[in-house]
Amino acid sequence: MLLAELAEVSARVAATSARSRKTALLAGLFRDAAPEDAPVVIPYLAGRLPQGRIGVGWSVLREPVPPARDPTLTVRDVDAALTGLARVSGAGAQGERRRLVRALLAAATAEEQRFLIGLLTGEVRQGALDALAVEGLAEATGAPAADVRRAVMLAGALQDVARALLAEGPAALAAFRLTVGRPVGPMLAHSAASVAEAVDKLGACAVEEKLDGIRVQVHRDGPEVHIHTRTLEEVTDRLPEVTAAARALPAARFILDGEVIALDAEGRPVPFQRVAGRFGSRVDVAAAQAALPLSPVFFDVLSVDGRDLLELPTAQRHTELARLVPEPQRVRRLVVEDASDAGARAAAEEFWARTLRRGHEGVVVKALDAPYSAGRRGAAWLKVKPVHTLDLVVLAAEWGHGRRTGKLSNLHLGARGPDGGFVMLGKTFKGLTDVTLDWQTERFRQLAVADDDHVVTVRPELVVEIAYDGLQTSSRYPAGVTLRFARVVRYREDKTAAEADTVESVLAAHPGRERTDGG
Ligand SMILES: Nc1ncnc2c1ncn2[C@@H]1O[C@H](COP(=O)(O)OP(=O)(O)OP(=O)(O)O)[C@@H](O)[C@H]1O
Repeated sequence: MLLAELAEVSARVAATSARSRKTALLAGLFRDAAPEDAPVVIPYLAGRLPQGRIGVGWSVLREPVPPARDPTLTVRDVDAALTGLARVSGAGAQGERRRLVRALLAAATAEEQRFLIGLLTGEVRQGALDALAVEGLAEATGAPAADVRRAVMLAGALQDVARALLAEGPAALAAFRLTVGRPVGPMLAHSAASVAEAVDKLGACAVEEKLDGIRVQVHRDGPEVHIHTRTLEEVTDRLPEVTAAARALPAARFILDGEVIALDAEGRPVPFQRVAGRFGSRVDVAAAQAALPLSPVFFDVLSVDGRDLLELPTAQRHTELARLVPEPQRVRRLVVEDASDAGARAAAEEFWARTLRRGHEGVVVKALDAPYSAGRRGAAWLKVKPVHTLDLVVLAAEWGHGRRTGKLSNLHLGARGPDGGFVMLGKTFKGLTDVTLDWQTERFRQLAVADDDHVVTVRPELVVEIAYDGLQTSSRYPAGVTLRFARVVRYREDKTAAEADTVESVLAAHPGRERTDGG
Protein backbone atom coordinates (compact mmCIF):
# COMPACT_ATOMS: atom_id res chain seq x y z
CA MET A 1 0.00 0.00 0.00
CA LEU A 2 1.22 3.48 -0.82
CA LEU A 3 1.86 5.85 2.06
CA ALA A 4 -0.12 8.47 0.11
CA GLU A 5 -3.33 6.50 0.48
CA LEU A 6 -2.83 6.02 4.21
CA ALA A 7 -1.96 9.71 4.69
CA GLU A 8 -5.04 10.80 2.80
CA VAL A 9 -7.41 8.49 4.69
CA SER A 10 -5.85 9.49 8.01
CA ALA A 11 -6.43 13.18 7.26
CA ARG A 12 -10.01 12.55 6.11
CA VAL A 13 -10.81 10.45 9.19
CA ALA A 14 -9.50 13.23 11.43
CA ALA A 15 -11.52 15.84 9.53
CA THR A 16 -14.91 14.15 9.81
CA SER A 17 -16.83 13.83 13.03
CA ALA A 18 -19.37 11.24 11.87
CA ARG A 19 -18.44 7.82 13.22
CA SER A 20 -20.07 5.93 10.33
CA ARG A 21 -18.12 8.01 7.81
CA LYS A 22 -14.85 7.35 9.65
CA THR A 23 -15.60 3.61 9.66
CA ALA A 24 -16.42 3.63 5.95
CA LEU A 25 -13.16 5.43 5.14
CA LEU A 26 -11.18 2.89 7.15
CA ALA A 27 -13.04 -0.02 5.58
CA GLY A 28 -12.04 1.32 2.15
CA LEU A 29 -8.42 1.51 3.25
CA PHE A 30 -8.42 -2.06 4.58
CA ARG A 31 -9.95 -3.36 1.35
CA ASP A 32 -6.86 -2.03 -0.44
CA ALA A 33 -4.34 -3.27 2.15
CA ALA A 34 -2.31 -6.47 1.82
CA PRO A 35 -2.19 -8.67 4.96
CA GLU A 36 1.49 -7.76 5.43
CA ASP A 37 0.59 -4.05 5.54
CA ALA A 38 -1.55 -4.50 8.66
CA PRO A 39 1.30 -4.39 11.26
CA VAL A 40 2.26 -0.95 9.87
CA VAL A 41 -1.08 0.53 8.82
CA ILE A 42 -2.82 -0.09 12.16
CA PRO A 43 -0.27 1.66 14.40
CA TYR A 44 0.29 4.49 11.87
CA LEU A 45 -3.42 5.25 11.77
CA ALA A 46 -3.42 5.64 15.55
CA GLY A 47 -0.22 7.73 15.33
CA ARG A 48 2.02 5.09 16.94
CA LEU A 49 5.41 3.96 15.74
CA PRO A 50 5.91 0.18 15.88
CA GLN A 51 9.55 0.93 16.73
CA GLY A 52 8.59 2.97 19.81
CA ARG A 53 11.05 5.83 20.30
CA ILE A 54 13.42 6.53 17.45
CA GLY A 55 15.24 9.59 18.74
CA VAL A 56 14.56 12.17 16.01
CA GLY A 57 14.37 15.69 17.43
CA TRP A 58 12.15 18.53 16.30
CA SER A 59 15.17 20.50 15.08
CA VAL A 60 15.76 17.93 12.32
CA LEU A 61 12.10 17.71 11.31
CA ARG A 62 11.81 21.49 11.15
CA GLU A 63 14.41 21.83 8.39
CA PRO A 64 12.50 21.93 5.09
CA VAL A 65 13.21 19.22 2.52
CA PRO A 66 11.97 19.64 -1.08
CA PRO A 67 9.08 17.16 -1.52
CA ALA A 68 8.86 14.52 -4.23
CA ARG A 69 6.38 15.20 -7.01
CA ASP A 70 4.80 11.76 -7.23
CA PRO A 71 3.94 9.32 -4.48
CA THR A 72 6.10 6.20 -4.65
CA LEU A 73 6.76 5.33 -0.99
CA THR A 74 4.94 2.27 0.34
CA VAL A 75 4.02 1.94 4.01
CA ARG A 76 6.45 -0.95 4.26
CA ASP A 77 9.28 1.19 2.79
CA VAL A 78 8.63 3.73 5.54
CA ASP A 79 8.59 1.05 8.20
CA ALA A 80 11.89 -0.38 6.96
CA ALA A 81 13.44 3.12 6.93
CA LEU A 82 12.28 3.81 10.50
CA THR A 83 13.54 0.44 11.70
CA GLY A 84 16.94 1.40 10.24
CA LEU A 85 16.74 4.77 11.98
CA ALA A 86 15.89 3.22 15.34
CA ARG A 87 19.00 1.03 15.12
CA VAL A 88 21.45 3.93 14.64
CA SER A 89 23.63 4.38 17.70
CA GLY A 90 27.13 5.28 18.80
CA ALA A 91 29.38 8.13 17.66
CA GLY A 92 27.91 10.23 14.88
CA ALA A 93 24.42 8.84 15.48
CA GLN A 94 22.80 12.27 15.39
CA GLY A 95 24.26 13.11 11.97
CA GLU A 96 23.34 9.71 10.58
CA ARG A 97 19.75 10.00 11.86
CA ARG A 98 19.46 13.43 10.28
CA ARG A 99 20.70 12.05 6.95
CA LEU A 100 18.23 9.16 7.05
CA VAL A 101 15.27 11.35 8.00
CA ARG A 102 16.06 13.80 5.22
CA ALA A 103 16.37 10.96 2.70
CA LEU A 104 12.97 9.62 3.77
CA LEU A 105 11.34 13.06 3.57
CA ALA A 106 12.89 13.70 0.16
CA ALA A 107 11.12 10.60 -1.16
CA ALA A 108 7.76 11.83 0.19
CA THR A 109 5.25 14.19 -1.40
CA ALA A 110 4.20 17.32 0.52
CA GLU A 111 1.13 15.57 1.97
CA GLU A 112 3.16 12.50 2.89
CA GLN A 113 5.76 14.73 4.55
CA ARG A 114 3.06 16.29 6.70
CA PHE A 115 1.87 12.84 7.74
CA LEU A 116 5.39 11.57 8.48
CA ILE A 117 6.31 14.63 10.54
CA GLY A 118 3.06 14.29 12.46
CA LEU A 119 3.84 10.64 13.08
CA LEU A 120 7.39 11.33 14.26
CA THR A 121 6.33 14.16 16.58
CA GLY A 122 3.29 12.30 17.92
CA GLU A 123 0.88 14.90 16.51
CA VAL A 124 -1.22 12.56 14.36
CA ARG A 125 -2.05 10.52 17.44
CA GLN A 126 -5.73 9.57 17.28
CA GLY A 127 -6.69 7.95 20.55
CA ALA A 128 -9.98 6.37 19.56
CA LEU A 129 -8.65 4.90 16.37
CA ASP A 130 -8.14 1.29 17.38
CA ALA A 131 -11.85 0.97 18.20
CA LEU A 132 -12.79 2.49 14.83
CA ALA A 133 -10.27 0.28 13.05
CA VAL A 134 -12.01 -2.78 14.50
CA GLU A 135 -15.28 -1.59 12.96
CA GLY A 136 -13.58 -0.72 9.66
CA LEU A 137 -11.98 -4.16 9.50
CA ALA A 138 -15.31 -5.83 10.23
CA GLU A 139 -16.96 -3.85 7.44
CA ALA A 140 -14.15 -4.59 4.99
CA THR A 141 -14.04 -8.34 5.63
CA GLY A 142 -17.66 -9.15 6.49
CA ALA A 143 -16.82 -10.38 10.01
CA PRO A 144 -19.14 -9.39 12.90
CA ALA A 145 -17.55 -6.46 14.81
CA ALA A 146 -18.14 -8.21 18.18
CA ASP A 147 -16.15 -11.23 16.99
CA VAL A 148 -13.28 -9.02 15.82
CA ARG A 149 -13.30 -7.23 19.19
CA ARG A 150 -13.20 -10.51 21.10
CA ALA A 151 -10.34 -11.82 18.94
CA VAL A 152 -8.37 -8.63 19.62
CA MET A 153 -9.05 -9.00 23.32
CA LEU A 154 -7.67 -12.52 23.28
CA ALA A 155 -4.80 -11.93 20.86
CA GLY A 156 -3.62 -8.82 22.66
CA ALA A 157 -2.78 -7.02 19.40
CA LEU A 158 -5.12 -5.60 16.78
CA GLN A 159 -2.53 -5.85 14.03
CA ASP A 160 -2.23 -9.64 14.43
CA VAL A 161 -5.98 -10.05 14.07
CA ALA A 162 -6.04 -7.61 11.14
CA ARG A 163 -3.32 -9.48 9.30
CA ALA A 164 -5.13 -12.84 9.71
CA LEU A 165 -8.50 -11.36 8.75
CA LEU A 166 -7.13 -9.74 5.61
CA ALA A 167 -5.38 -12.97 4.62
CA GLU A 168 -8.12 -15.51 5.37
CA GLY A 169 -11.39 -13.68 6.02
CA PRO A 170 -13.74 -14.15 9.00
CA ALA A 171 -12.86 -17.85 9.45
CA ALA A 172 -9.45 -16.71 10.75
CA LEU A 173 -11.05 -15.39 13.94
CA ALA A 174 -11.63 -18.88 15.36
CA ALA A 175 -7.87 -19.23 15.92
CA PHE A 176 -7.85 -16.38 18.45
CA ARG A 177 -8.89 -18.26 21.55
CA LEU A 178 -7.76 -17.82 25.11
CA THR A 179 -4.48 -19.72 25.16
CA VAL A 180 -2.24 -20.53 28.09
CA GLY A 181 1.08 -18.85 27.31
CA ARG A 182 -0.42 -15.95 25.32
CA PRO A 183 -1.24 -12.91 27.51
CA VAL A 184 -4.60 -11.16 27.18
CA GLY A 185 -5.48 -7.59 28.08
CA PRO A 186 -6.49 -7.50 31.77
CA MET A 187 -9.96 -6.41 32.87
CA LEU A 188 -9.89 -2.87 34.24
CA ALA A 189 -12.08 -0.93 36.64
CA HIS A 190 -14.17 2.23 36.67
CA SER A 191 -14.26 4.49 39.73
CA ALA A 192 -16.96 5.03 42.35
CA ALA A 193 -16.98 7.78 44.97
CA SER A 194 -17.79 5.49 47.89
CA VAL A 195 -18.41 1.87 48.85
CA ALA A 196 -22.12 2.65 49.25
CA GLU A 197 -22.30 4.03 45.70
CA ALA A 198 -20.47 0.99 44.32
CA VAL A 199 -22.77 -1.46 46.14
CA ASP A 200 -25.84 0.49 44.92
CA LYS A 201 -24.62 0.29 41.34
CA LEU A 202 -23.60 -3.37 41.33
CA GLY A 203 -26.05 -5.14 43.63
CA ALA A 204 -24.72 -8.50 44.85
CA CYS A 205 -20.96 -7.99 44.90
CA ALA A 206 -17.58 -8.81 46.37
CA VAL A 207 -15.58 -6.06 48.06
CA GLU A 208 -11.86 -6.78 47.66
CA GLU A 209 -8.72 -5.10 48.94
CA LYS A 210 -7.15 -2.89 46.30
CA LEU A 211 -3.47 -3.71 46.53
CA ASP A 212 -1.05 -1.05 45.31
CA GLY A 213 1.56 -3.09 43.50
CA ILE A 214 2.11 -4.24 39.95
CA ARG A 215 -0.60 -6.10 38.04
CA VAL A 216 0.56 -9.50 36.84
CA GLN A 217 -0.97 -12.20 34.68
CA VAL A 218 0.64 -15.55 35.39
CA HIS A 219 0.48 -18.37 32.84
CA ARG A 220 1.61 -21.87 33.75
CA ASP A 221 1.80 -24.78 31.34
CA GLY A 222 3.55 -27.64 33.14
CA PRO A 223 7.00 -26.44 34.14
CA GLU A 224 6.72 -23.36 31.87
CA VAL A 225 5.69 -20.16 33.64
CA HIS A 226 5.30 -16.76 31.98
CA ILE A 227 4.46 -13.50 33.76
CA HIS A 228 3.16 -10.38 32.03
CA THR A 229 2.32 -6.88 33.28
CA ARG A 230 -0.88 -4.98 32.45
CA THR A 231 0.74 -3.66 29.25
CA LEU A 232 1.53 -7.31 28.41
CA GLU A 233 5.26 -6.81 28.84
CA GLU A 234 6.94 -10.07 29.82
CA VAL A 235 8.64 -9.81 33.24
CA THR A 236 9.15 -13.50 34.05
CA ASP A 237 12.90 -13.24 34.56
CA ARG A 238 12.49 -10.44 37.10
CA LEU A 239 10.13 -12.35 39.40
CA PRO A 240 11.59 -15.75 40.28
CA GLU A 241 9.52 -15.91 43.47
CA VAL A 242 6.29 -15.60 41.46
CA THR A 243 7.41 -18.40 39.13
CA ALA A 244 8.14 -20.57 42.17
CA ALA A 245 4.75 -19.78 43.69
CA ALA A 246 2.99 -20.68 40.41
CA ARG A 247 4.86 -24.00 40.19
CA ALA A 248 3.78 -24.86 43.74
CA LEU A 249 0.05 -24.62 42.92
CA PRO A 250 -1.95 -27.83 42.49
CA ALA A 251 -2.78 -27.58 38.76
CA ALA A 252 -0.50 -27.92 35.75
CA ARG A 253 -2.19 -25.42 33.41
CA PHE A 254 -3.78 -22.14 34.37
CA ILE A 255 -3.92 -18.37 33.92
CA LEU A 256 -4.13 -16.26 37.07
CA ASP A 257 -4.66 -12.53 37.47
CA GLY A 258 -3.32 -10.65 40.47
CA GLU A 259 -1.04 -8.05 41.92
CA VAL A 260 2.56 -8.33 43.10
CA ILE A 261 3.24 -6.53 46.35
CA ALA A 262 5.83 -6.49 49.13
CA LEU A 263 5.02 -6.58 52.83
CA ASP A 264 7.23 -5.23 55.61
CA ALA A 265 7.99 -7.00 58.90
CA GLU A 266 4.65 -5.80 60.34
CA GLY A 267 2.75 -7.12 57.33
CA ARG A 268 2.04 -3.64 55.93
CA PRO A 269 2.45 -2.97 52.20
CA VAL A 270 5.74 -1.41 51.09
CA PRO A 271 5.30 1.75 48.92
CA PHE A 272 4.59 1.18 45.24
CA GLN A 273 7.80 2.92 44.10
CA ARG A 274 9.96 0.30 45.81
CA VAL A 275 7.98 -2.54 44.30
CA ALA A 276 8.22 -0.89 40.87
CA GLY A 277 12.01 -0.70 41.34
CA ARG A 278 12.13 -4.51 41.02
CA PHE A 279 10.84 -4.30 37.44
CA GLY A 280 13.68 -2.26 35.88
CA SER A 281 15.46 -4.16 33.10
CA ARG A 282 18.91 -3.50 34.54
CA VAL A 283 18.14 -4.73 38.03
CA ASP A 284 20.36 -7.47 39.50
CA VAL A 285 17.48 -9.85 40.16
CA ALA A 286 19.10 -12.00 42.85
CA ALA A 287 20.26 -8.98 44.89
CA ALA A 288 16.95 -7.17 44.43
CA GLN A 289 15.01 -10.22 45.49
CA ALA A 290 17.12 -10.59 48.63
CA ALA A 291 16.55 -6.91 49.49
CA LEU A 292 12.83 -6.86 48.72
CA PRO A 293 11.09 -10.20 48.29
CA LEU A 294 7.75 -9.86 46.52
CA SER A 295 4.56 -11.85 46.95
CA PRO A 296 1.89 -12.45 44.35
CA VAL A 297 -1.69 -12.00 45.57
CA PHE A 298 -4.26 -13.38 43.12
CA PHE A 299 -7.80 -12.14 42.63
CA ASP A 300 -8.99 -13.93 39.49
CA VAL A 301 -8.54 -17.04 37.39
CA LEU A 302 -9.10 -17.02 33.62
CA SER A 303 -8.38 -20.61 32.73
CA VAL A 304 -7.63 -23.85 34.54
CA ASP A 305 -6.74 -27.28 33.16
CA GLY A 306 -7.89 -26.40 29.66
CA ARG A 307 -11.20 -24.83 30.74
CA ASP A 308 -11.75 -21.24 29.60
CA LEU A 309 -13.44 -19.46 32.54
CA LEU A 310 -13.83 -15.95 31.05
CA GLU A 311 -17.59 -16.24 30.62
CA LEU A 312 -18.25 -17.64 34.09
CA PRO A 313 -19.69 -15.19 36.62
CA THR A 314 -17.29 -13.70 39.19
CA ALA A 315 -18.75 -15.85 41.98
CA GLN A 316 -17.93 -19.09 40.16
CA ARG A 317 -14.51 -17.93 39.02
CA HIS A 318 -13.79 -17.17 42.63
CA THR A 319 -14.75 -20.70 43.68
CA GLU A 320 -12.25 -21.97 41.09
CA LEU A 321 -9.65 -19.54 42.42
CA ALA A 322 -10.15 -20.73 45.99
CA ARG A 323 -9.67 -24.32 44.83
CA LEU A 324 -6.37 -23.48 43.13
CA VAL A 325 -4.73 -20.83 45.30
CA PRO A 326 -4.20 -21.10 49.08
CA GLU A 327 -5.53 -18.36 51.31
CA PRO A 328 -2.48 -16.15 51.94
CA GLN A 329 -1.98 -15.79 48.18
CA ARG A 330 -5.60 -14.81 47.56
CA VAL A 331 -6.85 -11.26 47.94
CA ARG A 332 -8.97 -10.61 51.07
CA ARG A 333 -12.60 -10.10 50.16
CA LEU A 334 -16.04 -9.73 51.65
CA VAL A 335 -19.15 -10.88 49.83
CA VAL A 336 -22.35 -8.80 49.91
CA GLU A 337 -25.04 -11.27 48.78
CA ASP A 338 -27.94 -8.87 49.27
CA ALA A 339 -27.26 -5.19 48.58
CA SER A 340 -30.42 -4.16 50.44
CA ASP A 341 -29.32 -5.85 53.68
CA ALA A 342 -28.23 -3.07 56.08
CA GLY A 343 -26.03 -5.46 58.05
CA ALA A 344 -24.14 -6.57 54.92
CA ARG A 345 -23.66 -2.94 53.86
CA ALA A 346 -22.29 -2.02 57.26
CA ALA A 347 -19.89 -4.96 57.03
CA ALA A 348 -18.73 -3.66 53.62
CA GLU A 349 -18.01 -0.21 55.14
CA GLU A 350 -16.14 -1.86 57.98
CA PHE A 351 -14.10 -3.93 55.47
CA TRP A 352 -13.18 -0.70 53.63
CA ALA A 353 -12.07 1.02 56.87
CA ARG A 354 -10.04 -2.02 57.93
CA THR A 355 -8.40 -2.25 54.49
CA LEU A 356 -7.26 1.38 54.71
CA ARG A 357 -5.98 0.81 58.27
CA ARG A 358 -3.91 -2.07 56.95
CA GLY A 359 -2.22 0.43 54.62
CA HIS A 360 -3.88 -0.54 51.32
CA GLU A 361 -5.01 1.87 48.65
CA GLY A 362 -8.73 1.25 48.73
CA VAL A 363 -11.09 -1.47 47.53
CA VAL A 364 -12.34 -2.87 44.24
CA VAL A 365 -16.03 -3.78 44.29
CA LYS A 366 -17.01 -6.48 41.77
CA ALA A 367 -20.44 -7.59 40.57
CA LEU A 368 -20.88 -11.29 41.45
CA ASP A 369 -22.67 -12.13 38.20
CA ALA A 370 -20.24 -10.51 35.74
CA PRO A 371 -17.93 -12.34 33.30
CA TYR A 372 -14.26 -11.37 32.92
CA SER A 373 -14.10 -8.60 30.28
CA ALA A 374 -10.53 -9.08 29.07
CA GLY A 375 -8.90 -5.93 27.80
CA ARG A 376 -11.79 -3.71 28.81
CA ARG A 377 -12.71 -1.24 31.49
CA GLY A 378 -15.79 -3.17 32.52
CA ALA A 379 -18.60 -1.47 34.44
CA ALA A 380 -18.65 -4.56 36.69
CA TRP A 381 -15.51 -3.55 38.62
CA LEU A 382 -15.58 -0.29 40.57
CA LYS A 383 -12.55 0.98 42.47
CA VAL A 384 -12.99 3.18 45.51
CA LYS A 385 -10.07 5.21 46.85
CA PRO A 386 -10.00 7.88 49.58
CA VAL A 387 -8.01 10.35 47.45
CA HIS A 388 -9.05 11.46 43.96
CA THR A 389 -6.37 10.84 41.38
CA LEU A 390 -6.29 11.20 37.63
CA ASP A 391 -3.94 9.73 35.07
CA LEU A 392 -3.01 12.66 32.81
CA VAL A 393 -0.59 13.12 29.94
CA VAL A 394 2.30 15.59 30.10
CA LEU A 395 1.92 17.95 27.13
CA ALA A 396 4.74 20.36 27.99
CA ALA A 397 6.95 21.50 30.88
CA GLU A 398 8.35 24.88 31.88
CA TRP A 399 11.98 25.59 32.74
CA GLY A 400 12.26 26.08 36.51
CA HIS A 401 13.54 29.07 38.49
CA GLY A 402 15.70 29.44 41.63
CA ARG A 403 16.61 26.02 42.97
CA ARG A 404 15.03 24.48 39.91
CA THR A 405 17.00 26.45 37.30
CA GLY A 406 18.06 24.08 34.51
CA LYS A 407 15.33 21.61 35.40
CA LEU A 408 12.03 21.11 33.62
CA SER A 409 9.52 21.62 36.37
CA ASN A 410 5.99 23.01 35.89
CA LEU A 411 4.02 20.33 34.02
CA HIS A 412 1.21 21.06 31.56
CA LEU A 413 -1.34 18.32 32.10
CA GLY A 414 -3.82 17.04 29.54
CA ALA A 415 -6.76 14.65 29.58
CA ARG A 416 -7.85 12.79 26.47
CA GLY A 417 -10.28 14.77 24.37
CA PRO A 418 -13.23 13.50 22.30
CA ASP A 419 -11.31 13.69 19.01
CA GLY A 420 -8.28 11.70 20.14
CA GLY A 421 -6.23 14.81 21.00
CA PHE A 422 -5.48 16.14 24.48
CA VAL A 423 -7.17 18.93 26.41
CA MET A 424 -5.08 20.84 28.93
CA LEU A 425 -6.57 20.79 32.43
CA GLY A 426 -3.94 22.60 34.42
CA LYS A 427 -0.34 22.78 35.54
CA THR A 428 1.62 21.65 38.54
CA PHE A 429 5.15 21.60 39.92
CA LYS A 430 4.10 20.21 43.30
CA GLY A 431 4.95 16.79 44.65
CA LEU A 432 8.14 16.44 42.58
CA THR A 433 11.17 15.04 44.42
CA ASP A 434 14.69 15.99 43.26
CA VAL A 435 15.11 12.52 41.79
CA THR A 436 11.87 12.82 39.80
CA LEU A 437 12.86 16.32 38.62
CA ASP A 438 16.15 15.02 37.24
CA TRP A 439 14.46 12.02 35.67
CA GLN A 440 11.69 14.01 34.01
CA THR A 441 14.09 16.69 32.72
CA GLU A 442 16.02 13.96 30.94
CA ARG A 443 12.88 12.26 29.59
CA PHE A 444 11.39 15.55 28.35
CA ARG A 445 14.61 16.29 26.49
CA GLN A 446 14.12 13.02 24.61
CA LEU A 447 10.45 13.75 23.92
CA ALA A 448 10.85 17.46 23.07
CA VAL A 449 9.30 18.74 19.87
CA ALA A 450 9.73 22.48 20.56
CA ASP A 451 11.53 24.71 23.08
CA ASP A 452 10.98 28.47 23.28
CA ASP A 453 13.28 28.82 26.34
CA HIS A 454 10.27 29.00 28.62
CA VAL A 455 8.09 26.06 27.64
CA VAL A 456 9.29 22.77 26.20
CA THR A 457 6.53 21.02 24.26
CA VAL A 458 6.84 17.25 24.33
CA ARG A 459 5.36 14.31 22.48
CA PRO A 460 2.25 13.44 24.51
CA GLU A 461 3.44 10.04 25.75
CA LEU A 462 4.19 10.20 29.46
CA VAL A 463 1.35 9.45 31.86
CA VAL A 464 1.50 10.98 35.32
CA GLU A 465 -0.82 10.28 38.23
CA ILE A 466 -2.10 13.51 39.75
CA ALA A 467 -3.89 13.97 43.06
CA TYR A 468 -6.22 16.98 43.28
CA ASP A 469 -8.89 18.43 45.50
CA GLY A 470 -11.60 19.04 42.91
CA LEU A 471 -12.29 21.16 39.84
CA GLN A 472 -12.79 24.88 39.52
CA THR A 473 -14.22 26.87 36.65
CA SER A 474 -11.59 28.67 34.61
CA SER A 475 -11.86 30.47 31.30
CA ARG A 476 -8.09 30.08 30.86
CA TYR A 477 -8.39 26.40 30.05
CA PRO A 478 -10.15 24.92 27.00
CA ALA A 479 -12.53 22.67 28.95
CA GLY A 480 -13.61 25.66 31.06
CA VAL A 481 -12.29 24.00 34.22
CA THR A 482 -8.97 23.43 35.92
CA LEU A 483 -7.71 21.20 38.74
CA ARG A 484 -7.54 22.52 42.31
CA PHE A 485 -4.31 21.81 44.17
CA ALA A 486 -2.97 19.40 41.61
CA ARG A 487 0.14 17.50 42.73
CA VAL A 488 2.22 14.71 41.26
CA VAL A 489 1.78 11.31 42.90
CA ARG A 490 3.99 9.37 40.51
CA TYR A 491 4.71 8.63 36.89
CA ARG A 492 2.78 5.73 35.39
CA GLU A 493 5.20 4.21 32.92
CA ASP A 494 3.02 1.11 32.87
CA LYS A 495 0.31 3.12 31.09
CA THR A 496 0.18 4.54 27.59
CA ALA A 497 -1.35 7.91 26.74
CA ALA A 498 -4.32 6.08 25.23
CA GLU A 499 -5.17 4.88 28.75
CA ALA A 500 -5.15 8.31 30.37
CA ASP A 501 -8.40 9.72 31.77
CA THR A 502 -10.76 11.51 29.39
CA VAL A 503 -12.07 15.06 29.85
CA GLU A 504 -15.53 13.59 29.72
CA SER A 505 -14.88 11.28 32.69
CA VAL A 506 -13.18 14.07 34.67
CA LEU A 507 -16.19 16.35 34.21
CA ALA A 508 -18.64 13.53 34.95
CA ALA A 509 -16.88 12.83 38.27
CA HIS A 510 -17.58 16.40 39.44
CA PRO A 511 -21.16 17.24 38.54
CA GLY A 512 -21.56 19.89 41.26
CA ARG A 513 -18.48 22.04 40.78
CA GLU A 514 -19.16 25.60 41.82
CA ARG A 515 -15.90 27.26 42.67
CA THR A 516 -14.68 29.92 40.31
CA ASP A 517 -11.24 31.44 39.99
CA GLY A 518 -12.65 34.40 38.09
CA GLY A 519 -10.00 33.93 35.41
N1 LIG B 1 -8.53 -6.87 44.14
C1 LIG B 1 -8.23 -6.27 43.00
N2 LIG B 1 -8.97 -6.48 41.89
C2 LIG B 1 -8.69 -5.87 40.73
N3 LIG B 1 -7.66 -5.01 40.57
C3 LIG B 1 -6.88 -4.77 41.64
C4 LIG B 1 -7.13 -5.37 42.88
N4 LIG B 1 -6.19 -4.93 43.75
C5 LIG B 1 -5.41 -4.09 43.08
N5 LIG B 1 -5.80 -3.97 41.80
C6 LIG B 1 -5.18 -3.06 40.81
O1 LIG B 1 -6.10 -2.02 40.56
C7 LIG B 1 -6.25 -1.79 39.19
C8 LIG B 1 -7.70 -1.50 38.89
O2 LIG B 1 -7.88 -0.17 38.59
P1 LIG B 1 -7.81 0.30 37.07
O3 LIG B 1 -8.38 -0.73 36.22
O4 LIG B 1 -8.41 1.64 36.97
O5 LIG B 1 -6.26 0.34 36.78
P2 LIG B 1 -5.30 1.53 37.16
O6 LIG B 1 -5.65 2.69 36.32
O7 LIG B 1 -3.94 0.96 37.06
O8 LIG B 1 -5.71 1.84 38.65
P3 LIG B 1 -4.96 2.69 39.69
O9 LIG B 1 -4.24 3.78 38.98
O10 LIG B 1 -6.09 3.18 40.54
O11 LIG B 1 -4.06 1.70 40.36
C9 LIG B 1 -5.83 -3.06 38.51
O12 LIG B 1 -5.21 -2.81 37.26
C10 LIG B 1 -4.87 -3.71 39.49
O13 LIG B 1 -3.53 -3.40 39.15
